[in-house]
Amino acid sequence: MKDFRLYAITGENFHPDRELLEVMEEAIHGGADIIQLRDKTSGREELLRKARALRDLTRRYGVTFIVNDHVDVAMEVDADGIHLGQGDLSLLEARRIVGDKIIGISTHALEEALLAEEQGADYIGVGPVYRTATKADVVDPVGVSYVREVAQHIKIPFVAIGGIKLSNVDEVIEAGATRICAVSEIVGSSDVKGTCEAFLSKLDKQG
Ligand SMILES: Cc1ncc(COP(=O)(O)OP(=O)(O)O)c(N)n1
Ligand SMILES: Cc1nc(C(=O)O)sc1CCOP(=O)(O)O
Ligand SMILES: [Mg+2]
Repeated sequence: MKDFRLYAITGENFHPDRELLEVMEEAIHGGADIIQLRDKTSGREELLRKARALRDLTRRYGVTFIVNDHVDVAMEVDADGIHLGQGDLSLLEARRIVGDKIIGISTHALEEALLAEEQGADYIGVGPVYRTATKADVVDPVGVSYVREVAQHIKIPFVAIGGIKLSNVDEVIEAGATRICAVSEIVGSSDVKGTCEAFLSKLDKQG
């Protein structure tokens, strides 16, 4: 897959007065180079509408587009890939459906990371590093120690996620993360572009 550094996930409840596309385009202008549609409430038609719109947007900018959970939606809009958690469709089943599209897998412990790598994941999510209110059913925070462990043992790309803010990202980078993912800190910001630029500048400094 094309490498990436700043992974922005949609979270429409964090910007009730702004349109999805406007916010995600601003994130792209700030340097987000991979966008994920994560929507836990819309029905299929609404999800497809958003996915098509984000596919058009990301294609215009040459940015990677991932759909969370819904393999069928990812296939229908020709997304670049799919993100799956430990309780979603298995990686091996998903691979049969998506072929060589990107598959990202959430991991919360080294055994999960090693298994995902062995089974052919293209990247893994590593978290939640800190407590987050964005995902209700998430496991307890794994801390930067898990980031450090993954940096030492895993060869495929990994992205740190979960409660990551401009105020705490330095220690995540110090632990070995070279790719950062955020929902609320990016899309809930009054300056989405500036927040993305600030994340990237911190990654640059320690890279
Ligand atoms: C990049 C990235 N990492 C982790 C997740 C979480 O996926 P999952 O565990 O399936 O939880 P939901 O997002 O589906 O609630 C993610 N979406 N993206
Ligand atoms: C969607 C998601 N997955 C996580 C995981 O650890 O797998 S943490 C998370 C929520 C991230 O949102 P925020 O940046 O607002 O904390
Ligand atoms: Mg999921």
